[in-house]
Amino acid sequence: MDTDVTLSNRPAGAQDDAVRAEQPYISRLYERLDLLRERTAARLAELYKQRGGTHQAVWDREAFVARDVERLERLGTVDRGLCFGRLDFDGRATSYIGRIGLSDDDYETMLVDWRAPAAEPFYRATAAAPGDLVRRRHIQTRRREVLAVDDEVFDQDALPAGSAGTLRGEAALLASLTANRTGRMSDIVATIQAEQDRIIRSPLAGVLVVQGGPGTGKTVAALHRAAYLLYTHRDRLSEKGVLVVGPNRTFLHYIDQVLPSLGETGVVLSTVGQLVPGVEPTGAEPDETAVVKGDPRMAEVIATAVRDRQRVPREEQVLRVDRTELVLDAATCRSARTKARRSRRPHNAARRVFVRTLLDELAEQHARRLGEVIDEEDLAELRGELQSEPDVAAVMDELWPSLTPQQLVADLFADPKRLAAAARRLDPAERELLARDDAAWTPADVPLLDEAAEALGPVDDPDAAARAEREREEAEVRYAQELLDQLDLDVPVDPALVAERYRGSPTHRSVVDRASADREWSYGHVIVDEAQELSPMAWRMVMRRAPGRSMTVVGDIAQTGAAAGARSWGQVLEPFVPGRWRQETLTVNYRTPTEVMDAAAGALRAIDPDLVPPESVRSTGRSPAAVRVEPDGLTGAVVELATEEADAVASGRVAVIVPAARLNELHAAIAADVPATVSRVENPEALDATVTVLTVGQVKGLEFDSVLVVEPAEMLRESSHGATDLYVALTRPTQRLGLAHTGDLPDMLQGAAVERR
Ligand SMILES: Nc1ncnc2c1ncn2[C@@H]1O[C@H](COP(=O)(O)OP(=O)(O)OP(=O)(O)O)[C@@H](O)[C@H]1O
Repeated sequence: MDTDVTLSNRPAGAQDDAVRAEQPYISRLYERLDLLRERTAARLAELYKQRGGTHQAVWDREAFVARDVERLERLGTVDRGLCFGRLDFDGRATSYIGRIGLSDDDYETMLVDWRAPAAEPFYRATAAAPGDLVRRRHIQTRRREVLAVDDEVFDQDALPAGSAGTLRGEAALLASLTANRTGRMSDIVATIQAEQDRIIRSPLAGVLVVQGGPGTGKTVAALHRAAYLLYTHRDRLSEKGVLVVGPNRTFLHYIDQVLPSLGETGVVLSTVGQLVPGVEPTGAEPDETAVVKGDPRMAEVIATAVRDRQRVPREEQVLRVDRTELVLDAATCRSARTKARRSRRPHNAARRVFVRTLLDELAEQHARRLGEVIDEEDLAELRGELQSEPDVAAVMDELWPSLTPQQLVADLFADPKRLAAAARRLDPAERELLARDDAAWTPADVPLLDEAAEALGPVDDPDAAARAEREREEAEVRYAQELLDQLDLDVPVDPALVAERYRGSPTHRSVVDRASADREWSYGHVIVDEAQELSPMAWRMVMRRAPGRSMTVVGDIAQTGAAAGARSWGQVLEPFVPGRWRQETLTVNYRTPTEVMDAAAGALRAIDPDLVPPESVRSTGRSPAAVRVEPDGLTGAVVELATEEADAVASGRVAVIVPAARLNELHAAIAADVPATVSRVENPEALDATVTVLTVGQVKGLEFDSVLVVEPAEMLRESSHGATDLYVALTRPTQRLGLAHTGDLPDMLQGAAVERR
């Protein structure tokens, strides 16, 4: 593939003419955008001032407010690169392609949304199949000025005299690929490639797997797919929302600007560990424990643990009530339990059946003892009284306790007897790994808590409704305030007034707010990134969020780092959608230059000799550099190299990827010397720093201008999937790769880098 494509091969003068010729139209588009913003803001300010009216009038007004708020948000995010393309068709028709669609006051289209069917030729037309397209033009702008145009001509004869040229569409792509990284992923609307476009516009229904090597644009294509689906199926998806699941918070921070820059905000971004509201997994544990927790047998363990909490007493229970004694025998309890289980409700809801059955029995017994004949009304009253008797309440809690998921799982892992009873299919060594006292929840616990939440259902709590109402009101006030902050209206609007308007009209609380607070939310579409890392139990949890099974599953089996992760897509998906998933493969590496991919080839072969690396779209002419140092000089050398790299990338970003055991020491040393280094990569601001020190587990999905890999041999030894770790680390740079090592380089890296000193 070409390595040095110029902006165009048209003479400089002709290029300037073309740039000048485009400017007036681009300026008109921005004028139109400004006008629409002004009009929408003014209408919104007017709507905010209005109050009262019939119920219908209020409702209609709220709908207009919601529509205009959304419109204003969208118009506010599309300034950068508003228009990036132009299509000239046979017969002289021309369309401009941009981030959003714009029309003039006569409804004439001025700009076609990149997701509209009319924009497809911009991404799909080829020289072999141009349709009636004669020229595709990429337009590069900075702020509101046209910087360059880059043409592909499909039919020289059809163009007006003097405007022909054999131009290619790679200039804009290469300009974007070689630009310094900023720590945040950018959108690629202007340069989506044909194989990515196929994925982005693939139909909504069913499960689509996107397999591809490092840097093939899986993440970025999946995010553009979310924007495309929201645009094309807005009716269906705007109320249900789209969920994007990523590997960690830093990664989510890295990608969180992409959808807003495409004008889409109805998307929830979450890690697997954040999918159960109210649980913050801050603990860590050995790989072997995570593997057991992720094993599909754990579903049965949780189900059994729940059933084991529904007990029948061995002996008669004697309860003191009102100076009399009531008796519950085992047979009565057993039949109440059978009845409750047959209700097929979750544990906490079925508890009501169990309790009611036993209270009926106790109430009748009590009435008999008193020698009274009582009617149904008295019986109901008596049941209520009995329920609050301490002895009765205690026995109910003993036999069928109300349980939260946290209580169930904590009790299970804290008690070897409980665990042995529930986890018969695990062997003793596996059970031992699960034993836990008061440690914090780990990411692998979250799918277990979710499984438990499904089996238990919500706890019956008389205060819950009031609490939920209070929380809802508070959230609405917060939402209204945020909204006003974002809208930045010229006209002053009282936030309290807006808050009051929102109160009681839950339809206007954003889907993102409602969905992220609700464990049982059913999303219209779910995207799972770095999907190879999910355990079978995590898949069960994610699948619950996508009951319609409309999903995009994105990943690379060769990069599986989690011990409980996937070995093949079939193994992952067949249990949920047997024979009903489709796969697309991406083959071109946009991130990593050829020289770096060559260096990573040995690591890929070590993972699996049959795996084929993606083809790099460019080369830099710069070989990776290795530096061998004495063991006691490693820290000093790493600091020196990190400083050099920070200078080399200027305003770009450097990653120093280190073995986990060296993270603290090396970070401290680099932080003392190189300003703006961040160690806790979990901290979302980590990527704002020039130099980031991280382990291979933290670097998944990210990219940097320059990457320094420290002690690769140690990385290999540190984990059972060391070759994969090394492959991931080596494939992060967009420009420069360096290695710092003390002993010999591992065999798989021999000859991969030029030894510097
Ligand atoms: N069509 C494109 N135009 C411009 N840049 C692109 C294009 N496709 C991919 N890129 C860029 O290539 C880089 C890699 O993309 P991305 O992170 O989506 O790859 P990936 O396949 O998810 O990689 P990995 O598996 O290593 O995480 C990003 O900087 C992305 O913006």
